[in-house]
Amino acid sequence: MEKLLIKGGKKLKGKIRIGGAKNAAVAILPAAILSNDICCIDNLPNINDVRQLKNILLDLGAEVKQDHYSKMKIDATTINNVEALGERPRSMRASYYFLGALLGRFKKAAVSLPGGCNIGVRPIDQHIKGFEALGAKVTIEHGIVYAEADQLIGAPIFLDVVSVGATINIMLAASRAKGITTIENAAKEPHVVDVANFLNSMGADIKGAGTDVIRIKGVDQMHGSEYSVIPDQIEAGTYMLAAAATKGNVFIENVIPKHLESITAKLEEMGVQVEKYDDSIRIVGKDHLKRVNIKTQPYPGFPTDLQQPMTVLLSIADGTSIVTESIWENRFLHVDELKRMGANIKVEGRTAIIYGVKKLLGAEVKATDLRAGAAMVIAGLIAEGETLVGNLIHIDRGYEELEEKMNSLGADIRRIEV
Ligand SMILES: CC(=O)N[C@H]1[C@@H](OP(=O)(O)OP(=O)(O)OC[C@H]2O[C@@H](n3ccc(=O)[nH]c3=O)[C@H](O)[C@@H]2O)O[C@H](CO)[C@@H](O)[C@@H]1O
Ligand SMILES: C=C(OP(=O)(O)O)C(=O)O
Repeated sequence: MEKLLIKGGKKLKGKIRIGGAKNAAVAILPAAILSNDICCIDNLPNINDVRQLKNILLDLGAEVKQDHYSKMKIDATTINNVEALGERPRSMRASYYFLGALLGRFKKAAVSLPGGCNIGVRPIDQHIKGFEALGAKVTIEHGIVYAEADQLIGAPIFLDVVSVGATINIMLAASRAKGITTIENAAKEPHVVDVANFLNSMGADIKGAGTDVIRIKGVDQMHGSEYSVIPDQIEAGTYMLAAAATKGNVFIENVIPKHLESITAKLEEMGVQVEKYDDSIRIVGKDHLKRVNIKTQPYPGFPTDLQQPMTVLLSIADGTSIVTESIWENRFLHVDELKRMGANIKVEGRTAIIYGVKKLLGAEVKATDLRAGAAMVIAGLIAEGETLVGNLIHIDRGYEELEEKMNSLGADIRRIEV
């Protein structure tokens, strides 16, 4: 079993380049099958979720070429299967996008219920409600979601909750429906906009992505496209937090500062220096971190995917901070791990009360999920002594070359076999 061995106490310094956004890439790859043509996708992150999606595309019969991890050419003309079943779709969340994409193109899909991080109940009722509103019959049997329609007809859809996955999945299917679909109470995350831009580059007619009402005029055909995925907002935020936690000085390239406003604002409130440029950002850490309160919210609010790494900073901040997790009901599993390292945190339901301590001490901990993994790595970087992080399967699903990138900034992290 592989683990990360981290020798703490090094300040991160230097320059780092952010990769393509996981949560955009994992929707754009399935979206490529909406056309009976060839798509070339660039700026893909080097992560296991992308590798799994490539395998699913191959299982469906697509021809896929990938000379470098960041570029994939997908020939969707050869697809001859509408079923994505078994361990691959179950190993990740985003496999559910094959439902919307296959339904849009072939009006039929069968996809195993997805997996993904264990951060709370992760229903797909809003996805199903959307497909049904477009005229599909959806059933779930033996862990497989079946969706089928004679034809898809555009419809108004009001989401009961702001859901990234449902918004994107409905956009995928509705792109190839007859007539107009409106999604109200839509998610506004940068990856929702990126997927809409990709679909439009393939000939879809989508307006309003990035606002809470998206209007999709269905088209009969979509064509191939060349597209570059946006930089990863969450990876960028993770390095911002790591730089601030280690009191380092890190220049982060290939970011969209607008996407980082909520995290920038919180870091500034904590006394960290953040310099913003056109497509880069510099973090200059300070000796003392001030306490702040955090409430996770849909974009443009503070992203839930950065709540866990942020908890680590607050665990060594001056005073008491309160973190409220309003998206997922079980995203504090990392707290018990942080406590092993000396953090003083009390969780009450969806709230964590964090009493800042002077220092963390290295310990053996595990990544309970993807962003908890990043949190443990940051904790290891600032802890006194050695930290051993296990359960790397989660980190590898969504962080591109985490230890290599951290080490290029002066961290001391080794992947070891235990
Ligand atoms: C692959 C991907 O992009 N994953 C992200 C996506 O997950 P995902 O798309 O799964 O998250 P959603 O935005 O759908 O979920 C938000 C909330 O809506 C609820 N809900 C969702 C769908 C549904 O049909 N019914 C329902 O009740 C969920 O339980 C949750 O409380 O957005 C989350 C919120 O920003 C992020 O944490 C994940 O990193
Ligand atoms: C929760 C996440 O991922 P997923 O939805 O793929 O489980 C995440 O990216 O933080």
